[in-house]
Amino acid sequence: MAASRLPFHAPCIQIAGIRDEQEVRLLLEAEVDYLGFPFRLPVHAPDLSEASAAELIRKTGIHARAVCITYETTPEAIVGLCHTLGVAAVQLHAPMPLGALQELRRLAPELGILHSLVIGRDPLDQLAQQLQRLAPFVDGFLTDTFDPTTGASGATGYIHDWQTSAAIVRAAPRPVILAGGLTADNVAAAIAAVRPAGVDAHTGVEDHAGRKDPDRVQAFVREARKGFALLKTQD
Ligand SMILES: O=C(O)c1ccccc1NCC(=O)[C@H](O)[C@H](O)COP(=O)(O)O
Repeated sequence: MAASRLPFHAPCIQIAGIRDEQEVRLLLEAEVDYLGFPFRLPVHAPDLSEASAAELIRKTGIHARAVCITYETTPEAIVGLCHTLGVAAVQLHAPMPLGALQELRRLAPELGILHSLVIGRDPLDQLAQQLQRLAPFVDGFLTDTFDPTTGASGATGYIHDWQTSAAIVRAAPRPVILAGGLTADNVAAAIAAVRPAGVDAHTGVEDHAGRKDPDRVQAFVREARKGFALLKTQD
């Protein structure tokens, strides 16, 4: 696997959709590696304001673990948003021209760049092409689920065809994080099936009110670590 500039280490666990300091503390205590802050998305409303997120990231000292999740596509807007928030990495969910990705790297060489690949919307051969085209400009990929009923391609709460993600992991010259409908109940099986560098969850670790649930978070981390440990014994 090619060396990655991303601050991510593998295996890693990311949890997205953080609302406040209580949730940050909970995730840090559970030893979650990366915390995702979604902003400027077409489908979902933000969980908190950009200013509040910036203050939260600063106050809790999580710069190196904080990831901005966004549909922004212009390099200047992405860099501005990431600098305002004080995150170490960005997770891009909208397609960008390669020139724009290159410009993003030039403007912010220290910023880790993850790019999502949407499973269930784009056919595998198209995903494979995307993977190879994007790889020189990004540090990693995240496979996520498309929900045709809402048009959402993130935070859907649905799993996708793990065989497709497994094929992407095998073909990818960069680390791949698996997302989409992961919970404590399925994450170990997902890791065994896909063999990703990391896993990501949002809705599967929340309660009915959309708050991070301590028991679900802890169980998710425990099961994910078990899944990764098992993979290691098979290497
Ligand atoms: O997290 C969001 O709100 C979000 C919204 C739109 C696009 C992507 C988004 N997040 C990306 C993630 O990394 C989520 O954690 C991922 O989609 C998994 O979500 P879930 O299926 O709810 O576990």
